[in-house]
Amino acid sequence: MASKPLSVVVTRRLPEAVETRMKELFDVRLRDDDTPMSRGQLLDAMQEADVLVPTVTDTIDAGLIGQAGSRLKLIANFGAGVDHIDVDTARTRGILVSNTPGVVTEDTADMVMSLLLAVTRRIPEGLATMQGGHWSGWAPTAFLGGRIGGKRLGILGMGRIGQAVARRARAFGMQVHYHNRRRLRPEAEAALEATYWDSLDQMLARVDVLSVNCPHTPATFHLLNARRLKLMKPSAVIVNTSRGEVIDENALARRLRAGDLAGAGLDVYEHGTDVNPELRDLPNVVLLPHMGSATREGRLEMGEKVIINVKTFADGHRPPDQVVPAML
Ligand SMILES: NC(=O)C1=CN([C@@H]2O[C@H](COP(=O)(O)OP(=O)(O)OC[C@H]3O[C@@H](n4cnc5c(N)ncnc54)[C@H](O)[C@@H]3O)[C@@H](O)[C@H]2O)C=CC1
Ligand SMILES: O=C(O)C(=O)CO
Repeated sequence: MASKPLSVVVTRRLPEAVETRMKELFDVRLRDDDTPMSRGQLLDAMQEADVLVPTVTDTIDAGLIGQAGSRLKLIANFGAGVDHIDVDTARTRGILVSNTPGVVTEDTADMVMSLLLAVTRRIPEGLATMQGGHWSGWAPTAFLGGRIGGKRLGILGMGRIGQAVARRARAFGMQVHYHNRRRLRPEAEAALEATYWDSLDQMLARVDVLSVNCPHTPATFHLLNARRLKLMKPSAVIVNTSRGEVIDENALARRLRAGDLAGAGLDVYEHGTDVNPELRDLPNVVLLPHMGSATREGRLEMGEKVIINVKTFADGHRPPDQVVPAML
């Protein structure tokens, strides 16, 4: 006799092809509208489902996990970052957590380079000039930005995305420096022609551009605080596509406004959509609405990964992308 399909609740709309495949495989409840679930809706979902498929817009904290139904056995996140899920508490309740690493890597690294170029080459200012009909023609001293070739890029968090950024930066002629929880193996470091800094503080003082690519964890919250931001050169630029909480956003805004940093390209913010208004008004700051991994191809691959994680679990095995607290 065929076993009962798993009951799966998905918190946001996913690409149509992903939702269709989920309907074929699972007893799935999908959303009609595409707003984040309220806490009450999340709680209902966690009380009725075997598997929850949340995204970064759902905060699955200890309080919610503590009230989850005994059926809930897997939180299969649609996304790589899991800082919105209390993985430790889930583990103590016997609930597995999985994510979608790897398929977001190249697209997010492309966005790092887009932000880096947008800030250093003043692309938004050029665009605004053209869109406003203000262009009066080429001039030798107009729209001068900074050359990135030959400059030092510091990568904070040399994991999948950090290494993909390093490969791109080498192709642009940048010198790659990095700080990571663990040093890369010598072969990997040599292949990327990357210089390791055990001391984040020392690396910060030397780089021209910093790309933030570590996850948000208790250890990385405000890793870039006011003290560390002060170590950076006034000519330096920061690009953040990881999570806003890694940078003290108010301290960053203060330094940018004072001209103590040359610019910033941000895809993520400390308080979600509640972006520090000062950042919006600065001409040397490029802000994007968390779109680092937003490609049609990537979203389909993220959906495939979620399906593989849930299906593998349904077949009685551990999901291939299981996240355990020791990884964080
Ligand atoms: N903007 C966007 O759309 C996207 C953002 N992300 C964010 O990017 C983050 C990184 O993703 P991946 O590269 O796939 O993760 P990963 O796990 O492959 O790499 C993270 C790296 O950071 C290092 N790290 C962790 N804690 C550290 C610390 N305290 N100090 C220094 N290094 C530390 C790890 O050792 C690892 O090498 C995700 O956690 C997520 O928050 C991911 C995908 C898309
Ligand atoms: O995967 C993630 O962590 C994101 O931020 C969105 O792709």
